[in-house]
Amino acid sequence: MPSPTSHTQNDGRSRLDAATAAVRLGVRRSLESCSADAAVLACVSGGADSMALAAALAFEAKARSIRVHSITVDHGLQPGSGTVAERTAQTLATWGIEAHIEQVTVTDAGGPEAAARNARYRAIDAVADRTGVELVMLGHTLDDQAESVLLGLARGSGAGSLKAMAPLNGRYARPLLGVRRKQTRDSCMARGIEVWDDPQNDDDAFARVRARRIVLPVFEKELGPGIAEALARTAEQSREDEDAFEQMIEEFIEEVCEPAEAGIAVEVSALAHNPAALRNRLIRYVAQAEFGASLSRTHTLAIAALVTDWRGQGPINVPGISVSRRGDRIVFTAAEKA
Ligand SMILES: Nc1ncnc2c1ncn2[C@@H]1O[C@H](COP(=O)(O)OP(=O)(O)OP(=O)(O)O)[C@@H](O)[C@H]1O
Repeated sequence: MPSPTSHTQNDGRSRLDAATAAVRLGVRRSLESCSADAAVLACVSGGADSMALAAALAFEAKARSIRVHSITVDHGLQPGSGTVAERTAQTLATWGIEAHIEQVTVTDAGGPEAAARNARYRAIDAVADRTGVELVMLGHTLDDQAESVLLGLARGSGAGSLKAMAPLNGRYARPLLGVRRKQTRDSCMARGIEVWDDPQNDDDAFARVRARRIVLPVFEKELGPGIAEALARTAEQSREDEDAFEQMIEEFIEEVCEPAEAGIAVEVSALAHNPAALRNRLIRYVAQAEFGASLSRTHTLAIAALVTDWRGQGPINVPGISVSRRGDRIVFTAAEKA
């Protein structure tokens, strides 16, 4: 972690390095939505991305009288994690940040990565509530975004997953989505900020690490430079498209859905007269919103066929839901428990 002088924040007199300027610009834009005298929470693991974020935030917040809190979550999964959290918090405190350390117990099912993430976000939400912050800032970079798009493509789960991470989602902000990971590291180097390198970031057991370390460099080599930026642009465009679809569906759903016995009914004609992109999203929306079910493409298409390829077929049973055609309605009901 930094020596006492290593974290010196730029005082406007020395020349600002380009990487720090890029990080600060991202943070400054993010703060534009904040009211005067707001409080903001930075999520800081101690890695280069979130340390660069926190340093920039501490600097930018001063000019706006914004109070800065930080949270460092100690998952207790690696030896020495408590020391890393302590040292991170100490550094942040020297920048005028009110640093919080939260210890969590990772017990959830669903894979160790997801379990740690769930525990982390619960702790972050609790501190955000307690401190009454307007924004919660995360240090995801353009490279994280590019990897998310690549993994979304590989999963084949459609445009909905290509939109990847939102720059702003409720109170969660990601000011560094336009900043390269190399820039956060360069910024820390230039300012003498010591960072913690999470060994998991180099562990090829994780698909994301393989995407970063193996797949993207091959793309760059074989297809030319600028792949990460191109993938991040894909996320931006997909997000625009998805936002438009979401708005259409919200307007449309009111008109074409009505409560049915133990479920919900959708007009066949409404589904039939719309393009597949909207029809399939409507079907997925009803399943998700009404029954909490996440439909696969195969299941979505089987339900759509009740409209597009009607041959008198029986109910389509997908996990948690039974869907059948009844006259001019498609009726979704909760599946009977075995
Ligand atoms: N233990 C933690 N405590 C607080 N915030 C965290 C923690 N781990 C991750 N975050 C937040 O989530 C963001 C994304 O985390 P992730 O582990 O995907 O990226 P990373 O490349 O390791 O980030 P960093 O370089 O900041 O560690 C981080 O930049 C940080 O804002």
